[in-house]
Amino acid sequence: MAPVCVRRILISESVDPCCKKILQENGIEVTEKQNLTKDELVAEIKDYEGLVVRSATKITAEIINAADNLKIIGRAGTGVDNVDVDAATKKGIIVMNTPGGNTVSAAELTCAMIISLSRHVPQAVMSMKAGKWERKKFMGSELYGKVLGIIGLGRIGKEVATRMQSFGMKTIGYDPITPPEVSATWGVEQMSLEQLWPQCDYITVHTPLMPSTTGLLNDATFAECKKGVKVVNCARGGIIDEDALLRALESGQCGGAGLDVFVEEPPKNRALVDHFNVISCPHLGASTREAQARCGQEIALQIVDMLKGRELVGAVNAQVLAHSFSPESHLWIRLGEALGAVLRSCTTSKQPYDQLMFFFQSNLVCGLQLFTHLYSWVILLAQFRVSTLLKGTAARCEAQPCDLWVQRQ
Ligand SMILES: NC(=O)C1=CN([C@@H]2O[C@H](COP(=O)(O)OP(=O)(O)OC[C@H]3O[C@@H](n4cnc5c(N)ncnc54)[C@H](O)[C@@H]3O)[C@@H](O)[C@H]2O)C=CC1
Ligand SMILES: O=C(O)C(=O)COP(=O)(O)O
Repeated sequence: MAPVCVRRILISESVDPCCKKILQENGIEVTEKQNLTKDELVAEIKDYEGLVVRSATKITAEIINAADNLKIIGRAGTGVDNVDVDAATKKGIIVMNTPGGNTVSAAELTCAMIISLSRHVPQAVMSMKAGKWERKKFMGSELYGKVLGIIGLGRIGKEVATRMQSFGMKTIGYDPITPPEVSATWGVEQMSLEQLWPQCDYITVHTPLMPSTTGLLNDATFAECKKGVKVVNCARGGIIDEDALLRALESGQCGGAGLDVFVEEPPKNRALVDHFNVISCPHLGASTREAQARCGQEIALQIVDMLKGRELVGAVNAQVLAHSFSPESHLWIRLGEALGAVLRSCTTSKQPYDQLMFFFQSNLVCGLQLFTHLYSWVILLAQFRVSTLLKGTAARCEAQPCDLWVQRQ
């Protein structure tokens, strides 16, 4: 992998101090500026080759297009839905995250939500603080023997399952990628969503937000659930349709909800937050000292490794961009650039031959580059190294974290 030059990095959110320290120790100038507005970020980003964020900074195409020098966006956390990855990829900007750094913390908050829902702990605390002693009002139910449906059996889904099994819950689930025989090894029986809905006392979602997961729980699917089902969303706002959830809470079809995430953060519409049977947090899943230390350290080390040309870890657009970082690809890229320059010169001319000659005479460097690259490749071919090169590239392709299941091994 060829080194990339990044001298200045902007950290636009509260990221663990170890991130700044590691970057600085490696000769990078780091600036921390929090709570920038979109316009401020558009103006600021021009000066940096790197940007480190968490979930609150929305890196839209507009910001990416204004980022003339940006080479890397580091997400100190899991979800990259706040980054327009397509726009970054088109601009050749690497986007990397630290999935796994906050898995345990997000799983533990999910478990805290499930336990709190079963015993109304937050509501009872509020009642106590209000000077009341309401023992009847907060009658709960045991988790022991109840069925927990887990939608999304990735890193967090798995950790939630094993923890809640220790409370005696039966764990069932659904995931289109994790093989049922694999989830069975950690005690989760997989089934279709149609089979899952009517069996669950509790449902928790742990998927990314994407078209196939938006509104997974909606009016129709709530109707298929047991009356009084309790739901938890510590993944992304919108996986449980917020309007449908409010309707289900009002009708009693849903007996309670634990929400850490919202479609809009912070939510302007307070109807869900204010509902008596809703317990909620301001996106705290990853907000532990341990998770932040891991994510801050990992993102800094990943960036440094990439800059030093050591390895490319955690890049979510690696499949598209990784090859452009390999030394072998550099020869091809430069050859392509030189040929492109020649072709551009030909196509803009009425007399291509004259223009070609003019191009070579006036652009000796480019001509020499083209010659050098053609010569390099003739030598390579002569040494029968093409097959070796292809094998090497194939091995690197396989090593990319492109497959969710492989990534989690
Ligand atoms: N509240 C918070 O602060 C945090 C939230 N998260 C969020 O939690 C979610 C899960 O994170 P991880 O477990 O680390 O991700 P992961 O990638 O390990 O697991 C996601 C799983 O969802 C599955 N999936 C995809 N489409 C699905 C569908 N239509 N139905 C069912 N399953 C589907 C995938 O196959 C995968 O196994 C992400 O959205 C992440 O951003 C993560 C950390 C902290
Ligand atoms: O890692 C994730 O996906 C999260 O949602 C955590 O977000 P945060 O880093 O706490 O802003």
